[in-house]
Amino acid sequence: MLVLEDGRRYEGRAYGARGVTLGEAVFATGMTGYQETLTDPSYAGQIVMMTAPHIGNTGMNDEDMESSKLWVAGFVVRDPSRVVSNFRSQRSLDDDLEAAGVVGISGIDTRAVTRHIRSAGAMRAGIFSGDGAVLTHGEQLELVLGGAEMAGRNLSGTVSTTESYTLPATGERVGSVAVLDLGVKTSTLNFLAERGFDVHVVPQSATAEDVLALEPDALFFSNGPGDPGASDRHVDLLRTTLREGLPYFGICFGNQLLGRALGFGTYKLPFGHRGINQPVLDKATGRVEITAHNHGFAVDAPIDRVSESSEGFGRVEVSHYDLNDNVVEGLNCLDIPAFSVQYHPESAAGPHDANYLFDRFRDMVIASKENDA
Ligand SMILES: NC(=O)CC[C@H](N)C(=O)O
Repeated sequence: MLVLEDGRRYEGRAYGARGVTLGEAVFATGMTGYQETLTDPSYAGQIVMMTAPHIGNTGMNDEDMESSKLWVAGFVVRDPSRVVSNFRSQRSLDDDLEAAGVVGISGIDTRAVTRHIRSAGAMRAGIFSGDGAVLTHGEQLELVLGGAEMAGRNLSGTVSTTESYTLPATGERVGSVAVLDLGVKTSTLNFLAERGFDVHVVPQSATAEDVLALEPDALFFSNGPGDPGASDRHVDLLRTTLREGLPYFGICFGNQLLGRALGFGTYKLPFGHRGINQPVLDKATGRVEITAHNHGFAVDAPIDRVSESSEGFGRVEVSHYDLNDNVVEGLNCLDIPAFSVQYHPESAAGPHDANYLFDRFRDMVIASKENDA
């Protein structure tokens, strides 16, 4: 049984691990990329529902892992593929879900539930199978209502590395970047290394002193789960390094935290953006990019004019916004070397339209090193 906090219930078949799981029910519209979705740490605490009806067709493989494990709190699908067929496939999705202990449910009309969530908003939910299926309707709903709300939730500590590590540059060396791991994806680290950075990944518990002690040429904040409004410590860290003049690039959670560091607020979207076909306008070029998204929160900044940072970081403009709903999708500082995007240029899964942002980051770091010299 899939139970939503507003009391709606949908009966399906047990899928993956058996038991009870609770989380925020969200929908993802990508027709491909379920493996990248399941292994994206940003989905911690969320029950992900796929609108594409057939899931699991191409199995699972080691190369497409975006982290070392499956992070979703639960998985809702319509029709799991009974046959796995792909030359890269090593395991079936069903086996991986079970091995990872991810409780799922199949046989759900995920598009109908999505339409409900689209009008009623993302909400807490639970999946009940195995021992959970024998609970009464009232007991199930009580468990769902006892679950944590995503608003106000800090999950960085659950997903971050606890030890620092370094990945050497694989492209022509430009310098080094400190990456605050708030739930970073493997593709992002690979892109940074390819653009010529030695990548020092540090735990989310790192202080500004820890970061500066590495003497990096730049700082990067990754994507990650939870409410950016509940990450004051990371905002303070970023303000300190920005004041030191350290160049900055952030993706998704890293965009929200740059927004907060500059003095903007963040807010919860009604149902978020999750999928691989979101049209985003790059205001500087007038080009529309088709981009991968996974966010439930957004930065509250005006998209049509330059703002002044209330925290003393000078002028800042919204560089990108979503053409479906005008939500802020990128920030660009005009007086300090810092920018960020709300969407996913690492494009895993998703179109590669926005890969140029890693080049922009490399160019910004080169320019700021030349300025210092
Ligand atoms: N992918 C992300 O970094 C998500 C950021 C944040 N947790 C949100 O839902 O908006």
